[in-house]
Amino acid sequence: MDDHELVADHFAGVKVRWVASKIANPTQPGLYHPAQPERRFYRLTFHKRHRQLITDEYLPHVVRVGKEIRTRNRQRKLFTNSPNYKWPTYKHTMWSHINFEHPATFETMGLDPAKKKDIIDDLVTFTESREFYSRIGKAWKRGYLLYGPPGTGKSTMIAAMANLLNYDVYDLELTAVKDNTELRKLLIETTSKSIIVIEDIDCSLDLTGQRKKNQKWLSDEERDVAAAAAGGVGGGSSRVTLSGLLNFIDGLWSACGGERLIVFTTNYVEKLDPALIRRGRMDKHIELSYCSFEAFKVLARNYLKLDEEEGDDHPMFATVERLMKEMKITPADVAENLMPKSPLDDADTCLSRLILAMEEAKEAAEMEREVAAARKLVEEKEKKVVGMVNGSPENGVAPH
Ligand SMILES: Nc1ncnc2c1ncn2[C@@H]1O[C@H](COP(=O)(O)OP(=O)(O)OP(=O)(O)O)[C@@H](O)[C@H]1O
Repeated sequence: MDDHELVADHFAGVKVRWVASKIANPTQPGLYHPAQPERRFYRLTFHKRHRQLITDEYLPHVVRVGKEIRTRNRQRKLFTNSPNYKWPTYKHTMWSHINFEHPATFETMGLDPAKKKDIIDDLVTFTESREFYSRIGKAWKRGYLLYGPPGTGKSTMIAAMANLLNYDVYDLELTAVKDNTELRKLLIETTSKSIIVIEDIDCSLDLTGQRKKNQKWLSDEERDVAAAAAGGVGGGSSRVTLSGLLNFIDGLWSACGGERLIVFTTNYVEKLDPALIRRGRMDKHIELSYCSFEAFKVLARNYLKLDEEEGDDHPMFATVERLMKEMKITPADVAENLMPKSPLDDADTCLSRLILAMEEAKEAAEMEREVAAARKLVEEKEKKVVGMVNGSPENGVAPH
């Protein structure tokens, strides 16, 4: 608002007026007192019979809407923990950041519509559940495990989540974290309305399968000691342990307040220690898989200039649908083939390129299957020959 500008507003049938004003600071600047800025304020006028309504309802409404607008307009950030940072002084934080400007949204994601709706509903419900979490005595946080082959959209989904909720993203590189104390400090520095991401958790920490191997009888702490003694986790100099990470997921940040999501991604969900991903820690497990025909249609609408009618029924779509039933292709490969490679590439060119790529991939997969089958046959024959030499031709098992 400009100085002395008048803006009218209406609330519950009542008209109010806001005027922007300012008063100059009376203090004279001196040698030791630099000039103070003028004081700016807004004057609100309304009929006195509406005083109750204005103080009880209108002003809280203005504050709430103002906060919403500020959140909507704020520049969001992508934080990373640099592997080479120095121990923080009062000025430094453990995170470095850049502006977060990833354009991914759920609308542009190639995903089955029902799955998409389910994830959006879950996220929105979480953000609206402050009172619920406080009533049941749980920290206001939710864990998501995104798993699936490379190029199926795990990172893209994290960006879409951040854009949907207007959250900052903390990309936590666990292998760069020295030990559990440092992990704790890093996490305490994260702010509310943020997503803490640990990508490729199976590669970040050697947390995988420790239970299944020869340490089943050890407690979490004992296993941590063993892992640390073996040179730390993740193959680097990190001493972050499973129990350190579990402690953090379970309750450490309940002291911080505010809403936070934690997201793990992995290409190999079966390798993860079940303790790490059990419900309550990773509340929602989302599988991102190969491209379905429904997901392809979303990508086609994004990448190709199709008119309204063609959008759902281009003549080449039927071939793509048939091929999708016969072979697997990731959304990343679909996207790459649909991407125009020259200004002259139209929808037909891009779709033809995709179909050709799918046919070639299908042939290569068939060939691989045939080679594998032939190899198996040879191995079985060799086994039989060995068995015959050893005197047991039927099953190839050597006699005692
Ligand atoms: N479901 C999808 N919808 C839209 N685009 C997608 C999708 N999946 C992949 N892509 C495209 O493919 C590229 C790679 O995807 P992304 O990095 O999200 O995959 P990822 O599953 O995280 O892979 P990785 O496991 O290798 O990290 C993205 O830049 C995006 O353009």
